[in-house]
Amino acid sequence: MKRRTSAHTPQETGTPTLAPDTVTAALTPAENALFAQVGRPRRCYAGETLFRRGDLGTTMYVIASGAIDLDFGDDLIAKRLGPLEFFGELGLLIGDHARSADAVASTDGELIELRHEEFQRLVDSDPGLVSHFLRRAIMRVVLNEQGLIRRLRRRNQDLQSALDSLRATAHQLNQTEALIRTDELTGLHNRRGLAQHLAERRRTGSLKGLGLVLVDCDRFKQVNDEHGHLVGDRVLQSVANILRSVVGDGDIACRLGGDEFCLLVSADSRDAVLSFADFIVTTTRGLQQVPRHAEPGQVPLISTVSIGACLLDGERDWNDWYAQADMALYRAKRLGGNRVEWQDDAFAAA
Ligand SMILES: Nc1nc2c(ncn2[C@@H]2O[C@H](COP(=O)(O)OP(=O)(O)OP(=O)(O)O)[C@@H](O)[C@H]2O)c(=O)[nH]1
Repeated sequence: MKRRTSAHTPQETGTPTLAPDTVTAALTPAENALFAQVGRPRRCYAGETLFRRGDLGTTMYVIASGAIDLDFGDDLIAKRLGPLEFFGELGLLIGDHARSADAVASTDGELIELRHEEFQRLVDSDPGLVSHFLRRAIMRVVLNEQGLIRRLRRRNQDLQSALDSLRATAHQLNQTEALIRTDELTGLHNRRGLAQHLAERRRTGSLKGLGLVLVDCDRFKQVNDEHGHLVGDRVLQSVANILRSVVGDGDIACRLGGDEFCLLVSADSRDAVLSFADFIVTTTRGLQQVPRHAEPGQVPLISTVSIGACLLDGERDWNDWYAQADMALYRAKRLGGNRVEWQDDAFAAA
C-alpha cells in the first residue's frame, strides 16, 4: 500500500457533521495567543525527532512556524502539520501516553511546548476557551480513530480478497500439478508422476519392502491394426482399470507409455509381488475369454498381458529396477506372452 502525506485527514462519509473549527487541527487566533502566553517556545531543526512511536510523553506541541511530519507507521497515512496546528495533545490530556506516531521536523521552525502545569494555568485563566479546545481535541481523536478503523477494515477486505485469489491460484496449481503427473488416456500416473512418487519415497526413506510389476500388452499393435486406434485406446483403459483395482494405499499404478504399465506395490516377498502379477494376468486372460456379442468382428476390449516382476533393492534406483523387471518381461514375451516371469536381483549376484 502506498503511503501518502496529507495536511488534513479528509472527512469521510458516515462521520458526524461538525462545524469546521470543531475538527480542525489548527488553533484559533485566540487560543494561539493564550497558548503562546503560557507555553514554552522551542526551536526545532529540519530532521529533528521530537518523539517516536511508543515513547511515553506528556508534552503537547503547537507549531508556531515550520512543519512537522507525523508518521503512524504500518502503511497508515502520514500527516504533515503546519503553523497553528497542534499535536501530542493526548500525552498532555491523559498523562503518560505512548505516542502513536513518530514526530519529525521537516523544516526548521518554532514550537510552543505545553506541559501539564502550563495547561493547568490555561484552565485557570480561560476555562471557556480551554473547554472549547478540549472538545475539539477529543472530536479530532474520535475522528482519527474512526478513519483508522475504516482504513483497517478496507485493508482487511483487500487482504481477504488477496487471500481468496491466492487460494484460487493454489487450487489451480494443484490441479495443474495433478494433470501433469497424470496420463490423459487412462488416468493413471504417468512417468513424471512415478518419478515424483519415487523421489518422495526416497526423501522419506520408504523405498524398502516394495515390488515392481512391469506389464506389457501382448500383440497390441495387432489390436490397433485390426480394430483401429480407438478400440486400442479402450483396451489400454481396460488394462489400466485392472491395475487401478489392485493398488492399495501408498502403492502406485502407472502407464509408462504406449502399451507398457507398471505397479509399485508394498510387498516384502516374492510371493506377495507374484500374487499381484498373477491376479492381473489371470484377470486379463479371463476377460479375453468372456464371449462378446455374436456379431462377427466384435472384439474383447482387453488383450492378454505379459508381466515381469521383481523385488526392489532400496539402495538402487529406477533404472536398475526397471532393467531387472524388464529381463523377466522379455522372457515372458519370448515364451509366448500371457504369463508372469520373475527376476531375482541379478545385479547383486554379479
Ligand atoms: N491405441 C493406441 N495405441 C498406442 C498408443 N500408444 C502406443 N500405441 C501403439 O501400441 C503399439 C505397441 O506395439 P509394440 O511395442 O510393437 O508391441 P506389441 O504389438 O504389443 O508387441 P509385443 O509387445 O511384442 O506383444 C504400437 O503400434 C503403438 O502405435 C495409444 O495411446 N493408443
